[in-house]
Amino acid sequence: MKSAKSKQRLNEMRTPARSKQNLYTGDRDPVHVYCRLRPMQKDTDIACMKIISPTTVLLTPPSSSINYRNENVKTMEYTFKEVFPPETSQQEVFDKVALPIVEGLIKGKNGLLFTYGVTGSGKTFTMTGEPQNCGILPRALNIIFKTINDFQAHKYVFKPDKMNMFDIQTEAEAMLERQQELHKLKSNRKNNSNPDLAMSSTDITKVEGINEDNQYAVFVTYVEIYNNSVFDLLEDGPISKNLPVKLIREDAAHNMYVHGVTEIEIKSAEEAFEAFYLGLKRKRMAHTTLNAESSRSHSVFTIRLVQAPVDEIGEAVIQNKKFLSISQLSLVDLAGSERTNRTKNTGQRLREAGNINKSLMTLRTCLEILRENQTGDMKSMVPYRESKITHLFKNFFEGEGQVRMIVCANPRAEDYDETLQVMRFAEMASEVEVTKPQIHNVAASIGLMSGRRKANRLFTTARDNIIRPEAKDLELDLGLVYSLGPDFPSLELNSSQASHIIKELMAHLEMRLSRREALKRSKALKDERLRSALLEMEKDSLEVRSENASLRGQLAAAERRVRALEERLTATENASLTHQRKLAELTEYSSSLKRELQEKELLLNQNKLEKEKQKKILERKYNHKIAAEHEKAKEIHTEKERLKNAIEEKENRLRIIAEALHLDRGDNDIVIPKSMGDVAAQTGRDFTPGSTPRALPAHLLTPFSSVPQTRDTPASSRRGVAVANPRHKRSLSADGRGWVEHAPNKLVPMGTVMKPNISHSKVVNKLKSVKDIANSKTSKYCLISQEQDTDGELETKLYKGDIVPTCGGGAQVIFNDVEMLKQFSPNRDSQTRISGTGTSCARHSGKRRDTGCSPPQTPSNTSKKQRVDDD
Ligand SMILES: Nc1ncnc2c1ncn2[C@@H]1O[C@H](COP(=O)(O)OP(=O)(O)OP(=O)(O)O)[C@@H](O)[C@H]1O
Repeated sequence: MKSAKSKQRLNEMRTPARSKQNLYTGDRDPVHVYCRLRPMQKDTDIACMKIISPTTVLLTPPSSSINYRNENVKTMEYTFKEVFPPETSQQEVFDKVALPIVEGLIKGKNGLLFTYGVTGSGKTFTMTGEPQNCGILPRALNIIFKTINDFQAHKYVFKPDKMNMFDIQTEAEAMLERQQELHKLKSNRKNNSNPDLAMSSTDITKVEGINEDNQYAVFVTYVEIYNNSVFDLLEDGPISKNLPVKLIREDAAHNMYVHGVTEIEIKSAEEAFEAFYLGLKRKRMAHTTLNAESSRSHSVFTIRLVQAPVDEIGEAVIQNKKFLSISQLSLVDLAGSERTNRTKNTGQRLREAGNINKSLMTLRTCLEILRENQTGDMKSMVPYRESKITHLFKNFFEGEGQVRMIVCANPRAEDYDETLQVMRFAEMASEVEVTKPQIHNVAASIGLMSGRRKANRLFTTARDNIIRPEAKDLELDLGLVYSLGPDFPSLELNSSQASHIIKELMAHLEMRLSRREALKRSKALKDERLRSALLEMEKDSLEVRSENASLRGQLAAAERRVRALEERLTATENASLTHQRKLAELTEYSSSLKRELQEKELLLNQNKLEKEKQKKILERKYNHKIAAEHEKAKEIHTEKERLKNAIEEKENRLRIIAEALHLDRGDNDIVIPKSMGDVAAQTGRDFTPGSTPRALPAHLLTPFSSVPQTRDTPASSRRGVAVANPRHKRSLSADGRGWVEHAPNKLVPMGTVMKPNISHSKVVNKLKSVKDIANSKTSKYCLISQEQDTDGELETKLYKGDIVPTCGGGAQVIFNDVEMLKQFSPNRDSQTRISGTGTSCARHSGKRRDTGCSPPQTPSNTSKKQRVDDD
């Protein structure tokens, strides 16, 4: 209901402005509204505002504006308390607008100052300013501390009671808290100040009229109102997505306040800047966390000045809460007012804009109703509670206080529509009245004389001077006792002694007169001396004061330097920490790489050792084999020699027999064979030395030997060559145990001695799993393959190698020998044709290459075996 009513109010044309001449009653003050124009950003920008007098601006609608098209609004004049042109300095704005409310604050009056305007119109610039060109807030803090500096209470004498009031502590209690804080600070020191905003102390003036018989303390709070929720910007602790929302409550005196807000006691302008920058930092961090924009929130920086009278001797604050005076100055930087359809906001931004406009509208509605209530007889309820900002400042409008508003405006034509709304609001606000704050002199009401503190200070100084050792040499003038003499004689006149008494009285009076004169002279002299002493003291005091001021300046500069150095130190420490972290990471990375390298080197060395071991084993093996081969060759040679001798002997015998036969028959045509080979060839029989030549069984004949032969051909004279005589076994292809004989294809039976011959082997056709070769029983591997050579002959190859287990649980085979078995058709080549069947054997191994024949070898030389060992 209320919001509908508010909207209706806004849509209505505003109520006619009252005549300002007889508007304000004596106990009320209007809201002072100032207008500040910011400079144009670009030279090409067109202005829609013009200052026509120090208090009036002229607003001309540009043809592009909505108001121009829709309402046909004409050029309008708007009047303010004062209009500040773009070139106005920050100091000027402060002096005119803020200084009076700062003075009011020091005298115990509440003040509210807010900046209002379109986004980018200079609200923050006016309120906070920039480094080296600070705005109202830093200037106000500087001037407050400059003024109260000599009259500040010790820290923690005044203590917030969390219910918007303050407790008073004794000096001893306050000192205890200070010591505890000092202890805490030492271990947890933070620095949030921005020295750029600190002004030179010589630029700051004091506020006149401070009550010197009071002690003062300054407390600040900094809150932000975002999306109609209040957040504490000075709260300790980390920033998270769920920032605690603060509630607005009413205290015992019906003042509104933010419940549970962090209120910091500040002792200098620098400390106040630190608090302010801490708040700004948190605000920025919170906005980053919440993905919000800083200009979309209202920020409220509140300075509360607590003052209480000192006791009759001017020494300490009177311990009575009733005598406390609390004044408050709230500096509010409102969020920028804007129309959502111009900014094309969506989502969160639209919600923010909605909330901003709602709170600004509520402010406007409240002021309108307030104005109507103040003029008319009807009293409507003011909807302060509809927005946090109006709820918080309800007391300013309902209670006492000074309210100032600076309307910031960007004169460019593009902002016309929004600026028009701002101007209307400002004009309406300036017609609202606020009750003037009253100042109560508490001390006077309880009968305390003014100047107590000064007197106490003088007394303390004098006392200190007397106590000082130098005071021993001071000449104290104890001269005349300031008395006019003894008491009067008895004035009782009786007849007998009347004349005597009168005489005595006269003498007494004369004595008193002369004494009076002497005293007068002495007093005049002393007055003179005192005056000159006072003059001297004044001179000394002036010198001391100027020296003190220059020392203070030096101290402030030194403090600033220390702070800047501390900041640099913190930055350097942070950088060093980052570098240390990076170094640690790199060291760790490097050591992990080294570890990896060492592991690989170890593995490599192991492999190398393993290989060398294998190599040595193989070398030993081959050396043995070679030695055996040599031995065999020697044996063969001896056997050959023996056979040769035997043949020769037999030939001789045969020749003798032949000769004998020839002699017996007289046959001259008989041919005597030259050798036993020829004899064998003629008889077609095979024989072994020392044995009678005999025919091979039919199953041992090769396909070649089964070629039909006739007795007419020389070949036919042989009755098939015994190519696979079990007695003519070739040497083993391999011996020893642990062989895996892998024949992937079914072997073609050769029917000759040239078939692969491996004893004690496990024959597999297919390697199904690694266990076939990687097990404790097998250590040698032989792959057998058969294929046709280019001449169509069958060729059998045996690839031999050692099985070496791998660390992964598998096995690898290192091939180190190849044996090739090959046989030739006896018909193919006359060179290679050797009675019946020709076979050959070749072996390639990884070590040596040597050529030679190896047994078995028949006397008829029916087979030929060739062994080739390769390196
Ligand atoms: N009077 C001025 N003189 C010089 N520069 C100004 C003045 N007013 C504003 N500016 C500049 O205009 C820019 C915008 O100003 P500012 O941030 O104060 O706007 P704002 O109204 O606070 O905006 P928002 O609502 O977005 O917070 C700033 O860079 C500021 O320096």
